[in-house]
Amino acid sequence: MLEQLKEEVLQANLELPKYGLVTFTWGNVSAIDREKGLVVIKPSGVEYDVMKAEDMVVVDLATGKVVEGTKKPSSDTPTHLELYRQFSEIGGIVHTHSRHATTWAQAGRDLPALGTTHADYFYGTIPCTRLMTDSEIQGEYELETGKVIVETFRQREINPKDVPAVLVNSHGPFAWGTDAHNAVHNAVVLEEIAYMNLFSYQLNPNLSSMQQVLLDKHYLRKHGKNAYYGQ
Ligand SMILES: O=C(CO)[C@@H](O)[C@H](O)COP(=O)(O)O
Repeated sequence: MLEQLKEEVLQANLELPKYGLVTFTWGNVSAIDREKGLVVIKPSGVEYDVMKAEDMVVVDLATGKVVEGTKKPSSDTPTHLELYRQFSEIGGIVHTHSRHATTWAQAGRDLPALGTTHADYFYGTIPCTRLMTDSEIQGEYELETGKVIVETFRQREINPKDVPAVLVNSHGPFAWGTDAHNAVHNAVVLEEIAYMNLFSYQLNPNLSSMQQVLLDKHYLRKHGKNAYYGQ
């Protein structure tokens, strides 16, 4: 079942070490078949260099139960599932501890749009969530992590289609996209932006966000309804 999607998810997971987004077995990528209501996700704790398509785990979107696979699904599976349930247009999700995006997440800082690299992929600030409460952490932590991400986008009226990433406070980045590969693409750009922003602020501590008209030009020419460039 879902053999092609398992292969896509495997290849997307293998892009994480390829692009330097993960150390050891950190990070995880998933994708969804919305018609079947099933999510394919990386197995927990498996080394990337021995990972195979048949290791991928198939999970029911509604119940979270494993419907196929011999290995334990990623420990972050409940977070992925909550995002698929609430962000109905996303097809793939990636979580990493990529070092510069995680630096911003640990600092509890939003990642503002400072230049056109950002604007080509994210239509404005990439938000950092609030700190989770003790009860959220001690409860169903991974599910609550998904809920605090959704709460952040709903309260700040950010469209997850236009800003396909978030920094989870004290934890790290999640990114998403139309499919698993697109989600990893966005995660790579997020890490690049986080890296460059650190130095931009060092060179100019008083830096403010980029001009709105430049943000509009770069984002909308790729993603707007009259877009004439693709990703
Ligand atoms: O967020 C974390 C750890 O804080 C994850 O990135 C884990 O490191 C990956 O766990 P598995 O996907 O292998 O269960």
